[in-house]
Amino acid sequence: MKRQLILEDGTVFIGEALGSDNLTSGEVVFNTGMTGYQEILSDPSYCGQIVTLTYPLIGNYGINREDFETINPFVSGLVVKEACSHPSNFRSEDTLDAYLRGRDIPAISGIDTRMLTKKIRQFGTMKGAFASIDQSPDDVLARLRNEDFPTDQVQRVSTIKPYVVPGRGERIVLVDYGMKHGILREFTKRNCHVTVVPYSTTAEEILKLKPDGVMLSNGPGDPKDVPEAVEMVQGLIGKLPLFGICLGHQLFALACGADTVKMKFGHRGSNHPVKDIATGRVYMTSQNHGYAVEEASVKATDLQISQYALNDGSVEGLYHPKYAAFSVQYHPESAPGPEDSNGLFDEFLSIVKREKRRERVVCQSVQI
Ligand SMILES: NC(=O)CC[C@H](N)C(=O)O
Repeated sequence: MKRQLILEDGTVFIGEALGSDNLTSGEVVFNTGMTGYQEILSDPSYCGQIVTLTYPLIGNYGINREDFETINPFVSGLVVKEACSHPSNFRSEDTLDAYLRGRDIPAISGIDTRMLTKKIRQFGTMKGAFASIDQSPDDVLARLRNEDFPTDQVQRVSTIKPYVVPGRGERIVLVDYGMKHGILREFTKRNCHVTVVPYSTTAEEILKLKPDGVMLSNGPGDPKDVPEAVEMVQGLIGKLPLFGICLGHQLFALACGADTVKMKFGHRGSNHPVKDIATGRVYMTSQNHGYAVEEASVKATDLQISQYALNDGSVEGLYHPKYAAFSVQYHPESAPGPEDSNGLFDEFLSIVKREKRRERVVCQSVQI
C-alpha cells in the first residue's frame, strides 16, 4: 500500500506504508548512524519527531529484547529507504514492521531519503505529516502549517513517580527528563544506588534524599520549555556534584546564565567528533540534539567550555570552575554508538567520592 510524507514546504514523497496506520505529524529530522535503529526508535528525546535514517537498509538485524532505551517509545514516525522484512541475527525476535505496528508508530519506506536529508540540511528541520495516498496534499499542508510544535514533551516522557534501583555504592539522584536507560545502566553497572525522580522534582526534595551526586538526563524538546528544571538546577549548584547529559547539559547552561539556541538541523548520528580542549583528545560520540548552548553567552557566565564539535564548532562540553558540576552535549552512554567517552561516568563518580571525603573532613573539623 502506498503512503505519502508531506513536508511543510510542500514537498510530497510517495512511498510504501510501513508500521502503524495511525498517521501522525512531527518535526522531520535525520540520523546518520549506520546501525542502532532500535535504540533510536526507543530514545525518548525523539518525542514528537519523525526520524529519517540516512543508512539505506534498516531492519536487517531485527528487533531484540535487550537494545531498547525505554519500553514505551515516543517517536512520532520513521522514514527509511529500504525496510528489511526478513531480519537475520541470533538475537532478533521481531521484524521492524511488526515492532512499529505493535507500538503504533507510522513509517514510510521506498522514498529518496538522500533528497529529503539534503533538503533538511539546506532549509533546516521542518514539520511533516504522513498521509494516506488518497488524501489531498493541500488539505494536509493547510492543517500542518497551522500546527504548533508541542511544548510539553518532557512532561509526557518523564516518570510520574520516583523509583529506586538499589545498589551498595554512591547514592545518585537521576532526574528523568526522558532518560535513556543507557544512563541508568551506566550507574547500576558501577554499583550505584540510583533514585530516579520526575522532571518537576524541586531542589529541596532532592536535597532531602541526601544523594552524593545528581545526574541530569537527556530529554526531548526545547530546554526553555522546562523553567522549573532550570530553577531546580540553580538550587543544587554548589551543594551537590552535578553531571548533565544533552538536555541536562542545556539546563545546566541555562541555570548558570548562558543561553541555548535552536540549530538549523541539529546533530543526530553515531560518529560526531568532539575535541577536548584540555587534553587535545578527539572523541567519536553519539549525538541527538536540535538545540545547542550559544558560545557567546557562556563568556558572560562563570562557566568554562571544555569541548567543541569538530564538524561545526558548536559547544559540546561545559564545567563550573568553582563547583563540582560539568556537562556534555553528546551521549557518553552511547546506545547506540561509540563508547569513547564512557569514562565520563567514572570521572563523575570520582568527583562524587572526592566531594564526600571533603564534606566528611569539614564535618569532623566542625565537631572539633
Ligand atoms: N538528546 C537530548 O537530550 C536532546 C536535547 C534537546 N531536546 C535537543 O534536541 O537539543
